[in-house]
Amino acid sequence: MGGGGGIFDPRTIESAKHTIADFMKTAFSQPNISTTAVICSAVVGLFAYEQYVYLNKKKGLPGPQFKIPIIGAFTDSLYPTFEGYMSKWKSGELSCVSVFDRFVVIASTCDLSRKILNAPVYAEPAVVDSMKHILCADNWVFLSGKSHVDYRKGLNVLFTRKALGIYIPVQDKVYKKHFAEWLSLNGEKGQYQLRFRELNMESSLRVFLGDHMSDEVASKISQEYFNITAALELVNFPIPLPGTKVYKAVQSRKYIVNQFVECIKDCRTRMANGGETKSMMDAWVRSMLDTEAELAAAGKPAPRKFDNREIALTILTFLFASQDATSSAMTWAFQLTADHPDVLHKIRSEQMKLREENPDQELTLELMEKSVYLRQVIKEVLRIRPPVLMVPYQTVREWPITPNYTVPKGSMVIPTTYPALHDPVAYPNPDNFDPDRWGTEGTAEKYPKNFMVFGNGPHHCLGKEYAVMHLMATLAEACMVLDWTHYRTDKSDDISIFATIYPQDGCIMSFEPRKSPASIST
Ligand code: HEM
Repeated sequence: MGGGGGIFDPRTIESAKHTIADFMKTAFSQPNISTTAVICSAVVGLFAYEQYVYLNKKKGLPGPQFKIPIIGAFTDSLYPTFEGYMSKWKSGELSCVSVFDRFVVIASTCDLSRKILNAPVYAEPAVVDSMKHILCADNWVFLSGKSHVDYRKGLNVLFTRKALGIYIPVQDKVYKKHFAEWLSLNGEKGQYQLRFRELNMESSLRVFLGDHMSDEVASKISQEYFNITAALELVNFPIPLPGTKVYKAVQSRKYIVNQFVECIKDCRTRMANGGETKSMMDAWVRSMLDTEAELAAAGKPAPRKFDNREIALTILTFLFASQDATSSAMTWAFQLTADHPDVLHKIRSEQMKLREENPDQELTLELMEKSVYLRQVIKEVLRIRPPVLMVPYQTVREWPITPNYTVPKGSMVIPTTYPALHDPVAYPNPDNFDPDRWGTEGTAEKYPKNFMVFGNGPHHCLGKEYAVMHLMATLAEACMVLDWTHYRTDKSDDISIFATIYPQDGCIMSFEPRKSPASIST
């Protein structure tokens, strides 16, 4: 049936329209029709209607001509591949796909991606139902417009230069602990991707929450957090029924938030008693106490108070936003520096030179600020292997995004970072790892718009300075005490996707105490 009495061709809108018309005729104009015939016509009619809706939204965009009934490209989104993404980006500056009832438009150029990130009137970060279950619907991260801007302003105090200076000794302690663990393996080779993740998790927990939790709890949180990463897919089974990924993630979130609340209670007591500021949470509680005291002294009304659960949920969003991206970047940073010994040598030489007068110097923010070459290396790692490939937004109204295409209201619209970061105009030989393209000698700084690693616009990454400083500090400390070897396989350069991106072989490495000579000529 369909196509005006012909066979239904799901690739054309005309055929879909005729099939619907046929269905209406069959179902309503023949009084003695059998139940089976009605059911069959209804099913075909519904599929045809689904196609019609899809093709009507798709218009001329590149994308599948046929939407698999009901699920669309769900299986592709369950097992995404980097090659699949690449072919989508190459198919046009805008392309589309449909997953369940979500129509998705993907932008592949730098200009269109920036346009999406900077158009709060048309699009805001996409909130998939599973994220609301996991992070709680009342989480600040789901705010939009002015309330989002105001809330975010209040969090800036946690990422100031002064705050970063407080965090760095905490990080240093965690790095030393993990490096000692790696060395205890006596140079045995193995997959290090998960070890980098563990270092990251502990560093985040200690920076965010201080020493208020035991090592056992920190390690259990690290394990539980896997459930949250696993549920990060764009499309998930919407109801958190027992056994689903989202259900498991919600259980893990409950455990993590309860532990955070205990830490916050502890922190409040310590800060009220004049304790030293040693973590992000200390900095937050201290700034609230100071503001309260200032306003009281000025006879002004007390400021809005943040309760323990709210603070815990905010810290959870930091973990959520940072954990996978930073672990991905750290994995590539160790791999790429091992694969480019000349680069590692220059990093080490710079550190030796900066520490010339005090080789045993602890990490400080000032030291990181002077590590110009190391910063270039981290920028290049993030450029060549951007942890976040795509940032899902959704349209809040119809949006004529180009003269030829209008994105329907309620669609997911996804800016991409990878193509802009591999644009040969901004970054000649974009697949070459070349930290010298940055800095005064290179040309990459001339194209700041392309560097979309941390997004852009009102939702750009709140923790970007902290993230860069953390990645720099890890390498700075590592190169002073460790030598590392990467065992390349034919999968080392291939990308696998698990929320962010990783080498497909899990990054096989070994670590030994540093023997390499310390030259201070760069
Ligand atoms: C290499 C590491 C990181 C990368 C590549 C990264 C990347 C991103 C990207 C692409 C976005 C979306 C931006 C947009 O919509 O325009 C984002 C948002 C965000 N990031 Fe990061 N991020 C990293 C680390 C961190 C860290 C360490 C923190 C906190 C400690 C953090 C906190 C956030 C927050 C809170 C948001 C949401 C901001 C908002 O909605 O206003 N990120 N990040």
